[in-house]
Amino acid sequence: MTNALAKPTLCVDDVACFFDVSPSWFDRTVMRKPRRTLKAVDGLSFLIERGTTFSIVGESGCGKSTLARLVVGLYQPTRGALSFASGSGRDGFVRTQMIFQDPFASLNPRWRVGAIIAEPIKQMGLRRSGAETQARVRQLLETVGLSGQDSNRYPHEFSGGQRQRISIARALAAEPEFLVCDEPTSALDVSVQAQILNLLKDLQRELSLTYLFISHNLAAVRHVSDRVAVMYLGRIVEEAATDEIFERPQHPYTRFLLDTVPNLDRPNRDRVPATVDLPSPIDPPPGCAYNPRCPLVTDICRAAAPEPRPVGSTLVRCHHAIA
Ligand SMILES: Nc1ncnc2c1ncn2[C@@H]1O[C@H](COP(=O)(O)OP(=O)(O)OP(=O)(O)O)[C@@H](O)[C@H]1O
Repeated sequence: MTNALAKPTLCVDDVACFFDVSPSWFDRTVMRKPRRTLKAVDGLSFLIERGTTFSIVGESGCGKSTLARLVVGLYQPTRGALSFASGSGRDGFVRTQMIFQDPFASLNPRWRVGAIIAEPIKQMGLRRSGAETQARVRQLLETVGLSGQDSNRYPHEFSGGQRQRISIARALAAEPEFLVCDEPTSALDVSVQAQILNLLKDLQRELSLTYLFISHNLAAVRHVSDRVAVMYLGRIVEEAATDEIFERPQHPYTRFLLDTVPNLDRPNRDRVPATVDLPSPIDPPPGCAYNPRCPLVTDICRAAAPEPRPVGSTLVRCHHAIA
């Protein structure tokens, strides 16, 4: 990796995103119910280096999609800052695009594929004429493994995997440097998932793309990532290089997640059962938010929230992590 590639693309500094989930005016004033705040994301800090894949894993409701929306600017942070290094485009900004989980819901069913992919090109004025735009659409379809002829067809004429390829072509049409992939394979058949992951990896190499990859599929995360952050109830509890996370997990929650992955080598091993569901982000447990589920819990875990600290090259939020 050259020095230019090692320059961080995205710096996330103590970012929080809270939602006001207070009861209605009537309930507050007449029934005297209090206002309530939901802390979807609370104090996230990390760097994503140019040309790499940074993955976020965690259970449903831990704040992954909220983070994705913060990165692409759909949500504004309640606290903290997200800053991109200057991009290579004419305007100096890093262009960011998002690939969604459900490729059917995210493609307009009334538009032909060619029109869907041409839309960002036209909006951003990236080609001068209609003929140039059409040529670019055909090129993008071929880049994602489809045929230029497919531009005349409608989304419903394609399989799930092909529709996700169309979504990727549409994202690439905006000539992004940074892609947020929010569960890009979880709506697809297992056999197709690997093809889409390999396509994303090939595109990253060819186009020097940087990815924020969000998934609860740990096998997919291991396949594509350079670094992984494990989120629990709006916070990163562990962050490390991919091999460290999978070979030497430090946080009990990371170990729990890894233990839930079926292992064909050890089919009959004892699994750690999940005895408690994810607590509510409106009313998180005091101290370490993982303490009601943690097998290592002691008094300090119920009393004080652990700060992130280094254990080797891993950053971990656990009172019991040993440096
Ligand atoms: N616009 C919103 N208003 C209120 N609460 C929200 C909003 N968006 C998300 N939340 C809440 O924030 C928390 C985190 O949600 P988020 O969708 O980011 O989690 P997630 O990890 O992506 O889950 P999933 O994998 O199910 O999408 C959840 O409790 C969710 O109900």
